Amino acid sequence: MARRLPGLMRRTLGLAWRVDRVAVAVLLICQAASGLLGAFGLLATTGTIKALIASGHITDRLHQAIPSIAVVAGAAGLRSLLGITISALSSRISPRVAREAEMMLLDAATNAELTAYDRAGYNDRFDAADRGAEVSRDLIGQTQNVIASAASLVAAVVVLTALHPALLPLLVLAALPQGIASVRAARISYVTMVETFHDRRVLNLLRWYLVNKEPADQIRSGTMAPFLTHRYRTTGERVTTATNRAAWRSAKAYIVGAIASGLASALVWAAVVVLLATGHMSVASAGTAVFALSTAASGLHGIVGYGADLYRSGLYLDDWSRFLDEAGGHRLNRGNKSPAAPALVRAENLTYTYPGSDTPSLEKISLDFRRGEVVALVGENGSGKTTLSKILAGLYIPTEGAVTWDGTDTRDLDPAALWRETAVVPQSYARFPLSARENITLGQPHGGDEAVHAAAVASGAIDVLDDLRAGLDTLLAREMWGGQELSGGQWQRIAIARAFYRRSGLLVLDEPTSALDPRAEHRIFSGLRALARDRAVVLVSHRLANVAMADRIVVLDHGRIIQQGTFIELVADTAGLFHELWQLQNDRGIPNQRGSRFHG
Ligand SMILES: Nc1ncnc2c1ncn2[C@@H]1O[C@H](COP(=O)(O)OP(=O)(O)OP(=O)(O)O)[C@@H](O)[C@H]1O
Repeated sequence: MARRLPGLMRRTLGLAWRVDRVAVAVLLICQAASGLLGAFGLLATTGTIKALIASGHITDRLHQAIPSIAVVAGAAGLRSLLGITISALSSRISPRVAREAEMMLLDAATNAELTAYDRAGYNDRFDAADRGAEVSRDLIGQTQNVIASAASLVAAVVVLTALHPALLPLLVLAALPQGIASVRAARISYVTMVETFHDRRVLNLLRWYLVNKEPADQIRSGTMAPFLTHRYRTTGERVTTATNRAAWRSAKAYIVGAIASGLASALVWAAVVVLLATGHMSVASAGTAVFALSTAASGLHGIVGYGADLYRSGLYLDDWSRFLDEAGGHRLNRGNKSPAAPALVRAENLTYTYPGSDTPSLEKISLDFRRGEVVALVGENGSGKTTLSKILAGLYIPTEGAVTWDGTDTRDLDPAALWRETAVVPQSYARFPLSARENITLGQPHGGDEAVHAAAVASGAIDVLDDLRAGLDTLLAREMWGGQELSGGQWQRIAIARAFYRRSGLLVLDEPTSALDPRAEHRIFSGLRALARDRAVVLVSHRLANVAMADRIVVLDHGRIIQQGTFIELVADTAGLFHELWQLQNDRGIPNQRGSRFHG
């Protein structure tokens, strides 16, 4: 702890310095002044006692003591004022430090490569870091308490050394056992917190499923509540057991420390008595020693106690700073070239393996996607369609091979510039609790409401907007938040509108019409050809009738291309997977007019 505290305090003050230099400077000056005043006060105590116990009339003795009493009282008064200033400054800085730590965390998280989420334990480490950002609020108070205790201690030590040097080592001895106990307890509590992170995360998830509206119908119709609450209870009990065990172990450490410290303190007081009895110390000095010893003891206990708190917060802060490093390790660190809308997006011998996976999800893919063309990716579940579309959109970087935009490797492109040229409708799209306008513009408006309107017409979202209470200003969130709720298909129309609204050179649609009614779906596919005029379009769909309009259809199987061609060519290839899937999709036993069933 002794080794780590200075570094921790430096880091805390460094964080505080980023948010409010003036307040930190004033805080440190006030602390130093408070320490100095403490030493003056203690030294003046000797003068006071000496004057009071001298021989002579009480009025004369009081008269003689007045200057030193004035110094003691003045120092005490000034220290209180400084104390108030210090605590006001700490309360001013603390929340801002926490906010800064949180902002740094959010910045690191949002600027990390998407693939970071696929790494084992990344989310748990984010949770730990989040806790670190949260406790950073306490760091200023704890640092300030340690500095204040250290200032008192230094003042008392200076005085005690002047009185008798033997008192000092004894004092350190008295504080040591309690210090060790406090650090041990801090460690136990931290380790328990880390060990229970996973269970705590599970508890949060379970609570979300139990109380949120989204899964509420499935929980009820599936009579799942007893199962989930049982799981919640058993997980919660595991956390409680671990926490109780930690509390008991900490208490044991504290008891041992307190007994040892008590015995050592008795030794210190015995030493004062011996020094006094053997004439090695005057009565006035012994009186001052009593004050100085109690000041030093409380200073030492403060350093140890607050130091242990700071140490524990420091362990959490380590998680925070490790996460910043880790996310920093995944930081979007690509080239700085800004691409124009691409005329050609090319996959060259592309292989992609997810982190922690043994087998590649895509293997040796070589394909061209041209402006003005609609290319459809089809294949069975898990064949790699979504992964490929994400790589084309620069969301993942190939493990081997490359994706180039007009000849430039996506590794060399500035990711933000690349994404400005990209529009994606993913399989599961975000339902932002923002206004309808912001949900379509994603907070990056251009072209006024006419452009929003045009995208809404093309995507069919216009019907949704027409029914909103406050038009584009309507908050798309729960009724309870004063918003208006949309159906699944209505949300999907908004998600498509936001992709159409972007002036992008590459449009990726991953199952874009899964929730749409036939009319809305028809509108999207009949409008796609016009949209493809000035962009490359990548379309992923299981509904093979939808991909009939594509210029080229690429069939994937286990991460490899097994067929390519137009709809007519692929349907005609009776030995191919596409033909088989097409047959299966049309084989639904739909009754004909005579009541018998036909196939295909
Ligand atoms: N985050 C991930 N981490 C590890 N493996 C993944 C991850 N996401 C997908 N995979 C694996 O990669 C393979 C391809 O998945 P992908 O989602 O690209 O398939 P898909 O063809 O889009 O499937 P679907 O038709 O079901 O949407 C699958 O075997 C899947 O298990």
